Amino acid sequence: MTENTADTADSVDAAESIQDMTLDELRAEIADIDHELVELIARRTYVADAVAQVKAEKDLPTTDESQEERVMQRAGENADHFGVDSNLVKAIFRLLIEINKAEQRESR
Ligand SMILES: O=C(O)C(=O)C[C@]1(C(=O)O)C=C[C@@H](O)C=C1
Repeated sequence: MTENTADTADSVDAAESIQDMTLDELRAEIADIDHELVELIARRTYVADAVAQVKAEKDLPTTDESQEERVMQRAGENADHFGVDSNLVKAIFRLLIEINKAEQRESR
């Protein structure tokens, strides 16, 4: 069992294995995960707003390419660790960074 599968199984009701769930139950599980994902995106954006304020005070530019490279590198490593496609996960992180940059540009 990959770590990915193990983690997914851990997150559902411990008494019920994922293989025993109905289509509706599986979709409800996906809906819960989607809710958490959007909450995490909101949290990431909130923290990035604070980062933007610090950068503005220090007269630093909004974009920090070396930090973006570190974020992308970490995303790829985490994807490999959890057994998901690293290029697709990196594409998601590219979008997350773009959300922050758009937000940071607006607040300047
Ligand atoms: O770390 C920063 O300086 C941020 O503003 C956050 C962030 C990111 O979303 O990870 C966004 C824009 C920067 O170019 C680099 C990274």
